[in-house]
Amino acid sequence: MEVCAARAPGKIILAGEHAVVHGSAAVAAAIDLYTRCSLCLMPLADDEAAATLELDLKDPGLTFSWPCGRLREVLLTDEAAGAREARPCSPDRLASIARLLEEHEIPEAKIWLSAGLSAFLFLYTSILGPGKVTVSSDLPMGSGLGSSAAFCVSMSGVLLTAAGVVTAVGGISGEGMGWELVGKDDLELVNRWAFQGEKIIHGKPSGIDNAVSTFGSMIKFKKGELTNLKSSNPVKMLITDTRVGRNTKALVAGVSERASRHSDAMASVFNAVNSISEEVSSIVELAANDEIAITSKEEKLAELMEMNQGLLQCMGVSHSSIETVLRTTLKFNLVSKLTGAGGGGCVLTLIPTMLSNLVLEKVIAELESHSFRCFKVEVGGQGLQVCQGGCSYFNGDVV
Ligand SMILES: Nc1ncnc2c1ncn2[C@@H]1O[C@H](COP(=O)(O)OP(=O)(O)OP(=O)(O)O)[C@@H](O)[C@H]1O
Ligand SMILES: C[C@@](O)(CCO)CC(=O)[O-]
Ligand SMILES: [Mg+2]
Repeated sequence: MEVCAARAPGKIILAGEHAVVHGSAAVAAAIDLYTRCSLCLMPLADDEAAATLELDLKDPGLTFSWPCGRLREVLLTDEAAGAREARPCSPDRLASIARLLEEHEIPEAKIWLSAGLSAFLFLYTSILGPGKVTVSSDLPMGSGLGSSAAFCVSMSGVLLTAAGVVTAVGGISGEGMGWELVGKDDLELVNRWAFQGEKIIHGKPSGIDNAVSTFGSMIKFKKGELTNLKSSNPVKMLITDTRVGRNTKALVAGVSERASRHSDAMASVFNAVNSISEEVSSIVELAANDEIAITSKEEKLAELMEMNQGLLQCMGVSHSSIETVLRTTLKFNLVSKLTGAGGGGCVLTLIPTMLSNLVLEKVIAELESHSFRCFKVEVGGQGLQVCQGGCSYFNGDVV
């Protein structure tokens, strides 16, 4: 039984969500909350009919199992060869996957999982044979922190590593957990597969979430082109999860419908967001060496975040819970904006370097008194990492 694992980070979007789907620039960064996938390959049984594909989802606490014979009947065509090239999921294949999922009784309260399960079945049967995958995540699902992208990136990463298509290139200094980085060409391939998975979950993704989860760091993203942003001063953000569930696919579709109803007005909105993202990316890269320069950089960022939030309201993706976070943080002179698709989910608050820990704790306490959940995150870290065979941290389960 062979074991390998992969982990991929979630993300924040500093500027440009939704508009990026319509061609504007956006700025995003990886955060140190991860989704981890581990894989055990089943030895090829004499009785092939007994082989199964298993999926153990730790966070919703559900396990799924499919007999490989049934999968082969419905899905495993000769498409199963050739993991070196990412292919889209054809409408016929998607319909077959939907029929397979109907055979499972997914609890009504967890029906939102079916998008992730469809992406899993597509990626798995396109890349590998019988096995068991275990998934666990630090990321709240469906809240704007790119849980769907981290799921698709870590899943594609572990499957391609197990298939021998992707190889690790060396450890990460300072982390003794067995996680290794992946070379640029391999990351490109993982990113292309993960994008196909995101298309199943999101409908019309721009590709920014899977790109930042795969490559990490802080990036500017426009029309599929990615630019790495080098920042000498770390940007500090507080994330507040309003715990209001929403679905990225529906929100993206809603913005597109508004854009077709009011094409001129929305083109101006997307254009304004593009300018904001361009300005945010140049401010992030400005070297600030003293207190005055850092403060002025943070003030500019805060103003741009405020402007971006106003435009997201124009797009119709804010929510009363988001407005509560904005009002609460404003009492402490802090600026916030929604991050990801909005409609609930998570809100970003810029934490100025000079803000005392005491005040920050007060802000968090007030936000949590509304039943929101806060995360203090490191911004701009590594993207996909893998662990090939005999990972030291692996103990029958992903930790
Ligand atoms: N750990 C996971 N296990 C299973 N499915 C997952 C997991 N993480 C994400 N998903 C799938 O992704 C869906 C959430 O994706 P969605 O794009 O709506 O939200 P998000 O990615 O968290 O936010 P955003 O796209 O705004 O950043 C879930 O409903 C589920 O189908
Ligand atoms: C809302 C959106 O812009 C970001 C979701 O994190 C969708 C996308 O870019 O795919
Ligand atoms: Mg998503």
